[in-house]
Amino acid sequence: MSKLSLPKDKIKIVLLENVHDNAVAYLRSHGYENIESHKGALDADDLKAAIADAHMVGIRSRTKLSKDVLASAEKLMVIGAFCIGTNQIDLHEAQCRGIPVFNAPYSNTRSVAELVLGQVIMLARGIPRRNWICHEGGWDKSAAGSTEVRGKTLGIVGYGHIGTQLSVIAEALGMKVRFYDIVDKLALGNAQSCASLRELMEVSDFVSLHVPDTTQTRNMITATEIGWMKPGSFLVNAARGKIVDIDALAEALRSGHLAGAALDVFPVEPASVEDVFESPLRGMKNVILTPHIGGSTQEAQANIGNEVAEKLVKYSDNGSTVGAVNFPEVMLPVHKGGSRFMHIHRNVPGVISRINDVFGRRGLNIVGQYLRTDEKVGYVVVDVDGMIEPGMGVRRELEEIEGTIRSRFLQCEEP
Ligand SMILES: NC(=O)C1=CN([C@@H]2O[C@H](COP(=O)(O)OP(=O)(O)OC[C@H]3O[C@@H](n4cnc5c(N)ncnc54)[C@H](O)[C@@H]3O)[C@@H](O)[C@H]2O)C=CC1
Ligand SMILES: O=C(O)CCC(=O)C(=O)O
Repeated sequence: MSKLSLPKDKIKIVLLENVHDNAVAYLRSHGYENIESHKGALDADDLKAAIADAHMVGIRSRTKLSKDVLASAEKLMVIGAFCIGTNQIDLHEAQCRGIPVFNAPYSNTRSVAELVLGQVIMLARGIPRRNWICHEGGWDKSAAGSTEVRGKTLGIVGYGHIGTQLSVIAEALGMKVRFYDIVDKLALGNAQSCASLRELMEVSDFVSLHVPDTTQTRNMITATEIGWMKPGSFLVNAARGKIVDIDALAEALRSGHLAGAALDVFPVEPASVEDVFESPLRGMKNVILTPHIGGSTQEAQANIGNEVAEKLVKYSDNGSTVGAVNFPEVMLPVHKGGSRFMHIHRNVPGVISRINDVFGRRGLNIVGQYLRTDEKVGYVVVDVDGMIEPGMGVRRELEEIEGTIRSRFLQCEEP
């Protein structure tokens, strides 16, 4: 039996954007019953109201956890991003507030790779336009502009979890794969790296983007980079909308320099199903538009639900920050008995010795101490013998140490 400094029935969890039921089931099976689920994302004011007293928040890509929103959630102790991208969260602000953010780095990657490959084939066969014509009662049976993908070159920008899977399945279809990454990557199969983005854009029949949204990748593909692409080639973006200058892309499609494009992500995406989707690409018959569904498969969502819920529970029950994207990672042994204190502080000199003093003065025996720091924040977990009663004031004294951001404690009777 373990006890948290805040009992589980007092821990409020808010899940947004239709997080999969597996997450709810996992949290419930670990004693977390106070769960509020919302189908969609909320605008800033409604979001602030919904998470004002929440201890855990689970979101996907549409919920913006800005500095301002985080400031309104004073009790928030951990965030779960039930997706890969975490650009919708002010990670720095979360860290400064002592809030680790966990995501699911693998669970939807296959789904994205499959969608992209499907889009590549659809573009090669001119399906967006032909589909449109059939819906309007027409019948364009010509082979004009249609090709196989076999033997064509697929250029992958960002050779990470998604890019590499796309590489393998594209080669299985007989495509030639070239990739460009800022980090040296092992080329899978017969794929070959390009020395520069320009080289990749120049040699590819299809360019597919799989980089994260960073200051380096914002507007990575502008009129200049599109200009390097072969006339009649195609662009696919299932990464993040701000990576591509959408007006430049629209112009290249209008002028015929590009033969088509498939977009799953956009610089501005509707926050909810009620909002109208606006884009200069709407109405273009050589463009596939999908509503950010690269990772939206039953398999991916079910796996993500389990994966992120497990990380939230491990952090809450045990203190583990393994897999946190904005926080020093502390790997902890299972807590077998006694008391465990978790202390998050600004990374300034002297904090650890003051923490040890608090235990030393009381004659409490430290049986394990786990510390990780980064430039800004330190996270130390201290295991001590025996059951420390809240009345002893250990936690209060720990919180009085200068630089403290927050602390928690956990008691565990011998199993
Ligand atoms: N459409 C959708 O529903 C989904 C979209 N995504 C997006 O796809 C992105 C990629 O996902 P993963 O492959 O899992 O990420 P990853 O982190 O495994 O791979 C990203 C790769 O991009 C490279 N990279 C970073 N900056 C670069 C730059 N400036 N130039 C060239 N390469 C660069 C990295 O070195 C890394 O190899 C995610 O960050 C997310 O934004 C992810 C899942 C679903
Ligand atoms: O499924 C989602 O909400 C977002 C998918 C995505 O873009 C991601 O995992 O980064």
